[in-house]
Amino acid sequence: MLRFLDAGESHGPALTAIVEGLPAGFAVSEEKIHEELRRRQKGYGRGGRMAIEEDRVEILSGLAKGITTGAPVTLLLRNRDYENWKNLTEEDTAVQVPRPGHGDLTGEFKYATGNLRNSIERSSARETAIRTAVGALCRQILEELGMTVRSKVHSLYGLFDGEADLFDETVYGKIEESPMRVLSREEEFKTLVDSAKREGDTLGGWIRASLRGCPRGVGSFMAYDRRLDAQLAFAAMSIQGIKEVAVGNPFHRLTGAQYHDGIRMEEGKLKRLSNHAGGIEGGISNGEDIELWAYMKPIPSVKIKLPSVNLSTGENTDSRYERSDVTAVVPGSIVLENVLAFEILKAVLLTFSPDNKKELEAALNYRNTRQGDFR
Ligand SMILES: Cc1cc2nc3c(=O)[nH]c(=O)nc-3n(C[C@H](O)[C@H](O)[C@H](O)COP(=O)(O)O)c2cc1C
Ligand SMILES: C=C(O[C@@H]1CC(C(=O)O)=C[C@@H](OP(=O)(O)O)[C@H]1O)C(=O)O
Repeated sequence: MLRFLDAGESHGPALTAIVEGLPAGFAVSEEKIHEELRRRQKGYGRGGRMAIEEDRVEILSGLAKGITTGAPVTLLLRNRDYENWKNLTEEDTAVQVPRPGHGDLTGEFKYATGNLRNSIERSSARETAIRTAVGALCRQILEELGMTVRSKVHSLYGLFDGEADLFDETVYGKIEESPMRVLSREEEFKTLVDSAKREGDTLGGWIRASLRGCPRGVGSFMAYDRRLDAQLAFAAMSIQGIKEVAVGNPFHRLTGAQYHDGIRMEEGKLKRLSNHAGGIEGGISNGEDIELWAYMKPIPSVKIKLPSVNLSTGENTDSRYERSDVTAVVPGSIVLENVLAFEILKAVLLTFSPDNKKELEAALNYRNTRQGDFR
């Protein structure tokens, strides 16, 4: 089974991951991982940290001349900001007043270290840098098999819901190359972020990710935990700040007769007439694009003072501000793409159990040519 474990603190020396269960025989490159890491660092509304970092990984194991061998792959991503933190004392960085909405207070309930900094270090979405690197590795394998992942920010602060799409060319590439219809609403996006920043406030929004080319029959209804939609929902919800997840469009107002995607045989091939199901029925992929939506809540570090408590004195006080993004929906969408890439590859490998590229290609060819077992 494809799996990984990652480690590392936000301001520690490095983030690391060990990815185990990749099939042998796939060419993967550090440069393609760097492309995803660069995309994740961009986006209007990012704070000061991204000006410090220039995320890059080193692959320390699992490849022979750039080809996977089936051995565990180790990724190392260094934090540049560590240089600014390594000589700080515990007093310099100590935090006693929790931010509502972040993991400060809940982490202290659980780990009781007496310093909220320890919660902050590991709950931070800095971790999404290494998760993106893991996904970017998987994404290269998916692309080799004809599967592509894309995403876009659909709305910010509840605006543009269901009516228009936002598109940041610097992040998503050229509009003509995008497989999805897009409208450039970049100016409105920037105006909203600027005004939130001026007010000392933050914003959330909806993100949409799509996977094209998923083979039919990935996932299963035979057991609840093998359902593909359930696995994708778990993965999306595990991203810091994601609070709602949907498969298929969450803004539907359709009846059953309008919603369910008609089935037709055309030139000997099964076709679907629409894709409201978002590519998954009965926990199994149906060959249509997989559509995953996720809502990211507003960033918890707001400059506007919120009610909080000084945990060392027990006194009611105002929340303290910590350097932060105003919104992270753009990087969040890149994280979602790469998290989706990992999760889909995991489900594909679980379905076909290949140990190498040839076995996987043969299984996919067989699955993609079947039109049901009736003919
Ligand atoms: C890419 C990305 C960047 C984020 N940047 C910040 C930030 O700068 N400041 C902050 O307070 N939260 C930020 N968050 C959100 C918090 O990490 C998240 O709200 C927090 O860990 C609590 O987890 P929860 O919201 O899932 O409950 C970011 C999330 C992502 C995905
Ligand atoms: C470091 C990243 O995001 C961070 C996520 C984050 C948080 O609290 O989640 C807080 C900020 O970190 P810092 O306190 O160092 O400014 C963000 O910059 C990143 O995306 O690489």
